[in-house]
Amino acid sequence: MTFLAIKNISKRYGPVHALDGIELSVAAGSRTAIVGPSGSGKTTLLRIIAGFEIPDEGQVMLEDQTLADGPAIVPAHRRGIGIVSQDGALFPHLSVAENVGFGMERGAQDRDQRINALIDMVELDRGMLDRRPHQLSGGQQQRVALARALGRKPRLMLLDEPFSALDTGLRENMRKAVARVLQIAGITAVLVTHDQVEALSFANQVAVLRDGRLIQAGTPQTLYLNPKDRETAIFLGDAIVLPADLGNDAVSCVLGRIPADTNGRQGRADIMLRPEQLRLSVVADAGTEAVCIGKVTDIEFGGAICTVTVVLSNANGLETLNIKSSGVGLPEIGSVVSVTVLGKAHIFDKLGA
Ligand SMILES: Nc1ncnc2c1ncn2[C@@H]1O[C@H](COP(=O)(O)OP(=O)(O)OP(=O)(O)O)[C@@H](O)[C@H]1O
Repeated sequence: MTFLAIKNISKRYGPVHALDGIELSVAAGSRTAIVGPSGSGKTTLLRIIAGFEIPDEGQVMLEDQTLADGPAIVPAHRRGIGIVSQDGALFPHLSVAENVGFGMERGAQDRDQRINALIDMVELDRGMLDRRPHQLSGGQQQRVALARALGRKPRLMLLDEPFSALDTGLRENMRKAVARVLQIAGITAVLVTHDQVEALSFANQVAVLRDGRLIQAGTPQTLYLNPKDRETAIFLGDAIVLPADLGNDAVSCVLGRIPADTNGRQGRADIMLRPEQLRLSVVADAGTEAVCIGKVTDIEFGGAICTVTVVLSNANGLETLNIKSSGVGLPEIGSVVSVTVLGKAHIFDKLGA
């Protein structure tokens, strides 16, 4: 069921078309991540949903309420929308308890109880309630910001790069914690992030913006394995893009014949494989019949995931492949390997330039 509907939203700043006819549906209780290159319009879209920015055209609907219809808008403070931003924006002169209770009725009998419940929910120690924000770590501050936003019982939570100031390990922890808290509270959320991995792991739906347009929206799996175009493929992760001939439920390319959903298409097109779809095995006899043989020219050791560079012997002008491999049993530089492909190739609509 659609909870938040963005309908044909456009916004210009002078000559800049920041958003151009954006259509997006967000299901109740779901988490949507908006990603895209810098300047693609992510923040503008989030600010229009929040009510901090006025669209030129289009509607924002939350449940059955129209929040914006072109320039006619419901003001931000009457939307029932919570926001957690990059810096948490806590009040520095207030304690953790006062920050979390901000916006709650002062004399409310259950105020302390509610503050405690929120602190527990975001897994902070109640011993921190009297501290000031500067006495907390970055991750703890973000938990307080989340608790404060939840305390207002928002209908929708907007997350504006809330994890970007945190270091990698903490960021992953916070991402999981926030997803869990939102799930438990049953709150629909929209996240803006620069981090593709974060978007793919946090959200049920990922929306890709480019130049103010919505390029594709779908589940993380759909976008990762079936991106609409080459730019989206590369934006969401490492990709191997190759020209191929389309056949019956398969494509033929420099890596041999690979299963693919051709859906009756014929001719040539670009295909995409993710590097983790390729498997290497060392070939004892270089004269072997294996379809795809190459030589290892470089190895970048990365622990659990290493990158092995293979130059193919049967390539027509191609092809250096960077293949992801586990750190266990890596081939040696100079060894001859065969390359096999797991799963299906994804076919793009057009042959690239
Ligand atoms: N207040 C403004 N005045 C003029 N131009 C603006 C304004 N806000 C945004 N823009 C322009 O609109 C476009 C979209 O900006 P926006 O901040 O939404 O992009 P973004 O995807 O969030 O970028 P980033 O990832 O760098 O934060 C950009 O070209 C930006 O320069």
